[in-house]
Amino acid sequence: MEFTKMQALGNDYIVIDEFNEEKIEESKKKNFVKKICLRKFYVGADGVIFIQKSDKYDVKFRIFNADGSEAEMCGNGIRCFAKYVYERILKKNPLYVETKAGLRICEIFGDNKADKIKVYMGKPSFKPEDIPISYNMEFINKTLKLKNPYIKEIKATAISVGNPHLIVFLEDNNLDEEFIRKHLNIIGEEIEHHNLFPERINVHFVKTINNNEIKIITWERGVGYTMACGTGATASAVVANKLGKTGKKVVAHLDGGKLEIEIKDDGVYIIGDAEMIFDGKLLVDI
Ligand SMILES: N[C@@H](CCC[C@H](N)C(=O)O)C(=O)O
Repeated sequence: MEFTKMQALGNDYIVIDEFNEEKIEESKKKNFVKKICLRKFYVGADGVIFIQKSDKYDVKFRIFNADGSEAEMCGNGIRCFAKYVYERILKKNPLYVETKAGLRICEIFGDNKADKIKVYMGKPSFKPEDIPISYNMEFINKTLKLKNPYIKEIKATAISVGNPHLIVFLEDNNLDEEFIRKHLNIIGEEIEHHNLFPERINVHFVKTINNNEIKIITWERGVGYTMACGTGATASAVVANKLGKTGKKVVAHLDGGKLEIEIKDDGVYIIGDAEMIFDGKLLVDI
C-alpha cells in the first residue's frame, strides 16, 4: 500500500489517496489508523488523511486522529491535502472541499506547485450544541473545575470551528508557559476527557503577545501534545478577538512555526504552507 508523509507546522500526517479506489475498507480504517500512526512500530504520525471523491464538491477530506477517531476538520491537515490534490490529482484553483464540518475552500498560491494555501475555515460558533458542551449557555470566560493535583480550576472559553476547542489564556489564569509544558500530559488529558465535553475537546493554552500576535501550546483530542493545530489557532484567534485581546488579523506562534489568521464577516481564513516529505510503500500487513 502506497502512502505519502506530509507535514504542516510540524503537525504530521500520512496521506492516503483513495480518489480513484478505496485502499482501506471503511470498517478497517479506525484500526489501520491506530496502528500506522504508532511511531516506533509503523510509520508514525499525528493522524491519517484520506482523499476521496465527493458527491457535492471537487474532493472529499477525511481526517483521523492517531487514536483512530475521525475528526470533523483539521487546519494543518487540509493544507497538506490541498497541496497533494493540486499537485497530483486535480489542478483546480480554488478547490472546493467536502469535510465533516461542511464546505472548506482552499486557494492555492504558486505556479505549478502549491507553495502557500489560504483556507476558508467557515464560521465559528459558541453555541453549546455546536461544540458540543453540556452547559446551558455559551461557555465564554467561565470556570472549569479540575481534579488533578496541579490546578483546581481554570477560566476558559469553548468554541467550535467545525471541531471543538477549549481556549485557556495563560494571563487570565496566572499561569506560565513552563508550568503548562511541565504538566501538559496530566492537565490536557483531564480537560480532553472532562464530562462537560461529550465528544471530548482540543485544548489550547494561549498567551497574548500584543494586539496581533498570540502564542499557543496545544493538546489535541485523540493525539495529545502536537507542535501545532490549525483549527486550534483559528479558534484561539477568534476567542482572543472576542475577548478584546487582539484585532482581526493575528499571527499565531506555535511550536512548529507561524500561522496567519484573518477574521472576516463571512468567516475565518488561514494562510500557511505544507510539505511533502516522502512517498512510501507499506511492507507489512496492518
Ligand atoms: N491538527 C489539526 C486538528 C486535528 C483534529 C483534532 N485533533 C480533533 O480531534 O478535532 C488541525 O491542524 O486543525
